[in-house]
Amino acid sequence: MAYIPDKFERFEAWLRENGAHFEALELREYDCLNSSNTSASEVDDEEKKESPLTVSLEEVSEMRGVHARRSIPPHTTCVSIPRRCLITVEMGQATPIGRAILQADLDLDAPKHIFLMIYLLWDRKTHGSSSFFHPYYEILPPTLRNMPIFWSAFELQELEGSHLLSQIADRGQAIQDDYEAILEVAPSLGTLCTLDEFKWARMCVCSRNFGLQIDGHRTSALVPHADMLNHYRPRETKWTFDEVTQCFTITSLQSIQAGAQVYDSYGQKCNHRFLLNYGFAVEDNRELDGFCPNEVPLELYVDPADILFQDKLEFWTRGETNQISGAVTAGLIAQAVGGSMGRGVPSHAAESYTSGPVVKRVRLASYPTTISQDMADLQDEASYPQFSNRRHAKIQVRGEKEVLHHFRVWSETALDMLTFIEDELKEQQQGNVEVELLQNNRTSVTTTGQGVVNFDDVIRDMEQDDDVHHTILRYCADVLGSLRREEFKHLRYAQEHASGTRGGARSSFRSNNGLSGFF
Ligand SMILES: C[S@@+](CC[C@H](N)C(=O)[O-])C[C@H]1O[C@@H](n2cnc3c(N)ncnc32)[C@H](O)[C@@H]1O
Repeated sequence: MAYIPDKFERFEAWLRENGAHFEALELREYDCLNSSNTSASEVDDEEKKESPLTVSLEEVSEMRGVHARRSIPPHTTCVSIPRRCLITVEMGQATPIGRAILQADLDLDAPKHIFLMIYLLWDRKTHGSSSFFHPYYEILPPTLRNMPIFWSAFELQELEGSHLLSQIADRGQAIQDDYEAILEVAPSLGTLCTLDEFKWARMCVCSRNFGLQIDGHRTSALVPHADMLNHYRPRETKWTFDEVTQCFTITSLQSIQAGAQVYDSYGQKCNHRFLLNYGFAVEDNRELDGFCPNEVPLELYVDPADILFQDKLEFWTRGETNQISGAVTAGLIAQAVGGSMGRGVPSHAAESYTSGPVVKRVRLASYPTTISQDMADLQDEASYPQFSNRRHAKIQVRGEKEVLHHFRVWSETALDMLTFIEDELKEQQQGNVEVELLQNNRTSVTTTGQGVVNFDDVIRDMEQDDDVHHTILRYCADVLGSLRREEFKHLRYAQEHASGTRGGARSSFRSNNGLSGFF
């Protein structure tokens, strides 16, 4: 166990003197200095000067956590922090700057966070070491160098191609806008903190505050000690503010072994939110049921010259959730991801999809590395050390590519099926096949021409193929299979009423354009 400096002993003593309980727990400091985030040679003098608080980057580990001193049974309250040790939004609102903000009714990016920040900055500056909260301020991470808004250009490079880069820039700008807006109505903010210190306070609050109900009123608070628990899912503890005892409590949901780290769940989130708000990305961000909450935004464009422009626009803008939306989404995504997955990703399908008349251009990231390169990089802990910014960036971009790959497989499967159905329909129109609709959604195909295979057989063959994603295959087969049946019904109806009613046969795919016309 690493040596725990005095400031932790002072912090714990202060909590105990004020009625807090956490006897079964101990704080630990992990051996991962900030220097592992950026090697000394990568930090130029300018950046050192700009460090939010003047602490040498090599001096401190900001990665601490909470461990069980002894085994903790389920349903044990292992942390109890009295109300007087909490910093709440209302305390920030009662400061001179807080009152000025309220009076001016400023429209701020993160209003609740701002009041917590204001209290922290104001109290620390005004009362210094005589502040009641001084022992707490002493243990707050001094630099927060893991937060992407503080990353060096070298570290940001690792995110090349990711949408997160613009979100990081937007976040930095939003904080600056808030700082300048408050300065206008409360110029004394300028004597409390610099913009960098304001940014530090914003990220400190953002990564440590709890949303609570106190006296029936929703608020946010900084809760000393409770904010030392790191994130892990599925959750092993739960927290609440107990109105009866007027204490913030953390309770175990299962037994926790002696020595084990005690975690809190920060929720089910996409890695970009973990990274932006907490400065880390989860290596395997997957729920117990296999669901992965990672997301990638896609920007889609429908060409106004497209013959189906109006239909498509309506489709995409009314948020339709009917059965085909998944398959159509997949088709568009196929075009979106085509050629955007980085070197080495097979792109055989991309060309034909992108050459279609519908979606001309999709603005998507272009990554400099492939997903397999990312995976190999993550094996190399010397270059990508645990808890380093470089590693977290790598985890983020690898996750984005996993999402894109998933949709690529989905869209390729859907488009393969659509092409097959379109060929089948053509053969039926030309009289080369006779498709009969049977019970249980099955079909019988009688061939008079050459080389026509039944859709059902194609699906069966694909099911045997280990390279096919089976959930995606089933989804596409069900959705497109039922559309195929509909299409054959309409075609048969049209053929039976060929004299005079031909033009009246409705086709859900607008067969003048072909099945894939929608794509
Ligand atoms: C509420 S604090 C937890 C205590 C913090 N480790 C400390 O030393 O002050 C949240 C911060 O802890 C770190 N953290 C929490 N969970 C983590 C995880 N699973 N992996 C990496 N860092 C984590 C991140 O820096 C995050 O912003």
